[in-house]
Amino acid sequence: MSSFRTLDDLPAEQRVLVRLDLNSPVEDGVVQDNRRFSRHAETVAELAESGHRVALMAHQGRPGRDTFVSLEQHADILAEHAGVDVDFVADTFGDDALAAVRDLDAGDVLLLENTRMTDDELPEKAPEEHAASDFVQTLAPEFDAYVNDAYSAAHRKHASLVGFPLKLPSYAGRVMETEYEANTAIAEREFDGDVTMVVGGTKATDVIGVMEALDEKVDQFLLGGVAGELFLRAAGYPVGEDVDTELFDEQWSANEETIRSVLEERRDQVTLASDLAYEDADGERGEVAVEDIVEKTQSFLDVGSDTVADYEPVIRDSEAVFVKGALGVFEDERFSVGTVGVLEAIADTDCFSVVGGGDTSRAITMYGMSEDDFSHVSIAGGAYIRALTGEPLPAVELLVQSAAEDAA
Ligand SMILES: Nc1ncnc2c1ncn2[C@@H]1O[C@H](COP(=O)(O)OP(=O)(O)O)[C@@H](O)[C@H]1O
Ligand SMILES: O=C(OP(=O)(O)O)[C@H](O)COP(=O)(O)O
Repeated sequence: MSSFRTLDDLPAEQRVLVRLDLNSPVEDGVVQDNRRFSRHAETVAELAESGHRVALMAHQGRPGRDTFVSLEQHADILAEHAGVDVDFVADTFGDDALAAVRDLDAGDVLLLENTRMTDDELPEKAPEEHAASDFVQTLAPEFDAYVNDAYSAAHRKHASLVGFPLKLPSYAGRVMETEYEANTAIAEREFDGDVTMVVGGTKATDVIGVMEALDEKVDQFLLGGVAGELFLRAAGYPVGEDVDTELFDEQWSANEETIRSVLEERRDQVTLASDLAYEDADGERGEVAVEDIVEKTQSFLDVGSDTVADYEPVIRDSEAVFVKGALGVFEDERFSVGTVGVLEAIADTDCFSVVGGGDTSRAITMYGMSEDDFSHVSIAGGAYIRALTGEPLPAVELLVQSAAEDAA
């Protein structure tokens, strides 16, 4: 794929319209600080310190949900991380927004209201249709350039993501740039040694999609989580069923055939857990070898210690390791052994490593590891999965198109 322009290519003293992804958990109306703020803060600080006039767009939640709130709190959290003032205007592209944009001086930063508060934003439409919307037609003429830093929303065809690149010279922000490079590495880079992929979590469909898309690129898949249990079931063990119907039955019936065929065709490429962990009668962690499971009578909440010991040398001998999904319910310390064991093994090596998925990457900070011990920790969920499976990200494609058209 040809590439997009970055902030290194942005001319001086621009009026820049920037799209971030500050979509965050909201508890009782309070926006929770998280890595999306600290990551985007770097792009914002760089733009402000370079003397640009900066207007930021972002979304929060979806209409009708509790998380659909104003971005007023986001401005304060972002300002704290970026070390620059971030003004807020409770308007997306009306008179108040335009007045605030026109009032920007060099180095000023303004956050516009939640983009999803305009009806023009959300419909999934062709970029050309979005570019013709009142939202894009009104805001675009106020700016010299558009910067998209919202990698984690790049799978959405919304106006703020795909409409503006048709109207303004467009650039990738620092988050967009690093996320894109790391998350497409598995599909686009050639590694000299073995490539390992750790797959787990609760979404079997995602896991299978990744395994099918990457079977040529990955030497070894190490399985865990709910998805791993379903693979064990396909291998003939009495797990991955019954106890928690919501997690298992539906996913099994939807994916049984694919799981069986992946396992049949790629048995040498797939390592399954050799033991599993559960909560015993005293509320303690118990472990059982999968060979000794005669009938599933309780939920398995983690892979066992022998499995971690099996996975460690594979990771140690890898040139690159990618992680998608947790190996257990790591939020409960008793069942964090698999996820933390694997992450620590990766952190101890010099291999190229990418950890993705909102939940799994949380385990890094939760258990005192440093993000610096990994090549990249993604802040994306859906976009990370799409990057791994080679599905195009519309907002990225528009950045590439903008660069190509301006070069022509
Ligand atoms: N055996 C299991 N049973 C229930 N939940 C599990 C199990 N293993 C992992 N999980 C859960 O999977 C979640 C992460 O899964 P998923 O959403 O697929 O990954 P991510 O958010 O990293 O993309 C974790 O929050 C963890 O609690
Ligand atoms: O948080 C996001 O995606 P993710 O949950 O896949 O990481 C993005 O902000 C996209 O939000 P959306 O899924 O409401 O379109």
